[in-house]
Amino acid sequence: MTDHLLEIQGLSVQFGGVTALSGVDLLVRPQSVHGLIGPNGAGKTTLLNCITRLVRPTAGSIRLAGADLLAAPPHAIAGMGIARTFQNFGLIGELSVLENVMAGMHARHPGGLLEEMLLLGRRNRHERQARARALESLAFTGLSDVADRLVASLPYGMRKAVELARAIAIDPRLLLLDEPTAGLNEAEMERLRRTLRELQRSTDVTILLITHHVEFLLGIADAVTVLDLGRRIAFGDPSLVKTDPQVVAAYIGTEA
Ligand SMILES: Nc1ncnc2c1ncn2[C@@H]1O[C@H](COP(=O)(O)OP(=O)(O)OP(=O)(O)O)[C@@H](O)[C@H]1O
Repeated sequence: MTDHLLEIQGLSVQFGGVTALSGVDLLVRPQSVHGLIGPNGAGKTTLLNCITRLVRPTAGSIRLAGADLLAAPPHAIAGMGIARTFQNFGLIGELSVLENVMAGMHARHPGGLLEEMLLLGRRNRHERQARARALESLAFTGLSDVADRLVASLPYGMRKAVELARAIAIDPRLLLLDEPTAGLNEAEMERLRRTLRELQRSTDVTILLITHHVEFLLGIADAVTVLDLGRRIAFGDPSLVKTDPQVVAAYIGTEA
């Protein structure tokens, strides 16, 4: 048995001549908030992309609760309980907030297209369940009032909240957040902090979070892993962001 929900070992990614990740290890304890930090180009998003199978590593292993993620097909990732938000949004602007959240849930409700067409009753039941769950997720993130608004018509901070609502609607066991604090004002950041705390309190979710915002990180993370130029340069207590000279040198000045 392992003490870690997520175990990454020796992860390497090469894009042509660019080494995005080089032998990176990352260990995330269950039900913790783990910060993944480092300057621009350090390889943070690439690491999330490996977990969600958007990028195929050239070497290394990724295990979720002991299961080999790299052996699973990319479309199975959501079904394994992994959800994510994107740095630059993965939303569909022409759909409503509710539709966006429901669209993110289909992967968690398996059933082939043909089967769904033949079994309309079952599909309707799935739709009803998905809708109820999506509405719950919108209520949780304070978005009930804008459920029918088009995503494209919402201000930036609210679109970030929709991304989060869509990710948590699948009841993830591992939630990957790529710069959820970028571009948020203080009030929005405080709201995000409270939402994530409440999510932790009410579920057994584990969160892996990229952020450039030092104070937010210190206020929420249980542990951090620091990347620089594709290598892990430190890991441990979040306070090392302020105390480890190598981390300070790499990290300070990158705050968004
Ligand atoms: N699809 C790709 N093709 C080629 N190079 C890529 C690709 N994705 C990332 N890279 C390169 O890999 C390196 C790591 O990028 P990555 O986006 O993972 O860094 P990051 O730490 O998330 O940075 P940021 O804080 O700016 O988002 C960079 O040099 C980047 O240019």
